[in-house]
Amino acid sequence: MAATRAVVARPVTFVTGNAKKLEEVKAILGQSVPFQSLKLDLPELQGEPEDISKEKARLAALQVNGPVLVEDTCLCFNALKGLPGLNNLLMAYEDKSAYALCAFAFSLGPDSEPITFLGKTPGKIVPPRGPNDFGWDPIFQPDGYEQTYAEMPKEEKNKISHRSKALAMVKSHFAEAGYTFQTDTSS
Ligand SMILES: O=c1[nH]c(=O)c2ncn([C@@H]3O[C@H](COP(=O)(O)OP(=O)(O)OP(=O)(O)O)[C@@H](O)[C@H]3O)c2[nH]1
Ligand SMILES: [Mg+2]
Repeated sequence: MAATRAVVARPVTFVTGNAKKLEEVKAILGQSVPFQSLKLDLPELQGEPEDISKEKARLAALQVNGPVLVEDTCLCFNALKGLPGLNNLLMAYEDKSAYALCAFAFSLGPDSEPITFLGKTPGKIVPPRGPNDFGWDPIFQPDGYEQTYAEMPKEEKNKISHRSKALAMVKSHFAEAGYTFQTDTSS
């Protein structure tokens, strides 16, 4: 069956205040999902990453007045029942297992309900190893790897990360929906 092609007359805007995220999203999506980016610090409510990212998408869609993609990410500790946490707090627990969780939310515009895409990579919290240029990358060692996220070459992290898993679903969704986004806003 041929997919219905939805033509959306505005480009997608990835809204984030975090330059490192943007760098990874660009590297992972490549040309598969054309987008522009906007640096905005959106207010974040407390709650589950999925709900936080939905709310961020609503706020972003209102500001941009068009299709937006946002994400909310956390490092969640199993000893704290999935609570995102302070590493020092985890010192007191035997269980150092954790997972990196990424929730993307996509909204077609201010009148659309955002849809979410979750990616999760299990691992454990270790004493910091590797470059210190992105958040908690030095203390997160994914299961099945001897290196922390920070020690891995970028391409390796981008193959297995919470972010790449969520973005794989974003890509499939865009392919299935058959969106054709206008990329030229000059007209
Ligand atoms: O080591 C890391 N590896 C990652 O892959 C990663 N992704 C996010 N973070 C950090 O987690 C916190 C909450 O993130 P967050 O989703 O609220 O983002 P943010 O507030 O920085 O930007 P945004 O909300 O404007 O997009 C922030 O301190 C981010 O730096 C990461 N740290
Ligand atoms: Mg934030």
